[in-house]
Amino acid sequence: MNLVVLISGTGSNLQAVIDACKSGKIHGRVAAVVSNRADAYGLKRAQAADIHTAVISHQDHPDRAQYDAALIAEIDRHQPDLLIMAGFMRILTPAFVNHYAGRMLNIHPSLLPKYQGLHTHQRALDAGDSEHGASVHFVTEELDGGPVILQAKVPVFADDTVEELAQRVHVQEHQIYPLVINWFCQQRLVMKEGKAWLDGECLPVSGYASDDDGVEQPAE
Ligand SMILES: Nc1nc2c(c(=O)[nH]1)N[C@@H](CN(C=O)c1ccc(C(=O)N[C@@H](CCC(=O)O)C(=O)O)cc1)CN2
Ligand SMILES: NCC(=O)N[C@@H]1O[C@H](COP(=O)([O-])[O-])[C@@H](O)[C@H]1O
Repeated sequence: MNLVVLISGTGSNLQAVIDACKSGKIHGRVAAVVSNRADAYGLKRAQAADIHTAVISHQDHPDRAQYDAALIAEIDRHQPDLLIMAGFMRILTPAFVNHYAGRMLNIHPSLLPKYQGLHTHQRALDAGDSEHGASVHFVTEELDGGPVILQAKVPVFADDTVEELAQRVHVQEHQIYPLVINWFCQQRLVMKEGKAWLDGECLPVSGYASDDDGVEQPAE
């Protein structure tokens, strides 16, 4: 399967996907990496892996609909079977989301539906939460409101900084995202009637993990 990955920054989740494709954990190939920011370090990660990169800058297309049309034109050059958002920091229009309906994933740094939007780690710390985590979901028009597929949980410690909590969440993200992407590549995962389904079972699977154990996974 052809994967196209959208990024805006560091690209550690992109690297996890690249590595998983190389090791065979994902039965797919990253056909292209597209960023809205030319300074995204993830572009260097893609280039190091000989993967096509492109920058579609939102500064060149201030109108959101025109931006999304330019993004679609670039993405569709690579005939994606699955569009993967990995730290892509732009809200997408309904036209864009509908164009890729059912074949577009996002990883979000919270236990959705808690903390949709931005600054999730700070919000969890400010709230005094004892747990936090990450969610992989299908993308819909509703911001971070699409059907959740898999979540991973991490503990929050009283003296945590945002950076320490973010790093703990990253470790889990790098496990669950390749797993979910491969479910899609194996044609085990679909979005139907606004819900996520794995092997014919309605999701989410409450796959929880902490620092000292792996992500609980449904039987293969
Ligand atoms: N229609 C949808 N678009 C996007 C979704 C989605 O579920 N539906 N997920 C987000 C990813 N995301 C959180 O996971 C997210 C990204 C960006 C923003 C945001 O407020 N962006 C601002 C710009 C912020 C910046 O440039 O730093 C904006 O677009 O005006 C919120 C949540 C991706 N898109
Ligand atoms: N709202 C979207 C969002 O905040 N996504 C988050 O951005 C980070 C990207 O890191 P990476 O560039 O190292 O993969 C990840 O933690 C991802 O969950």
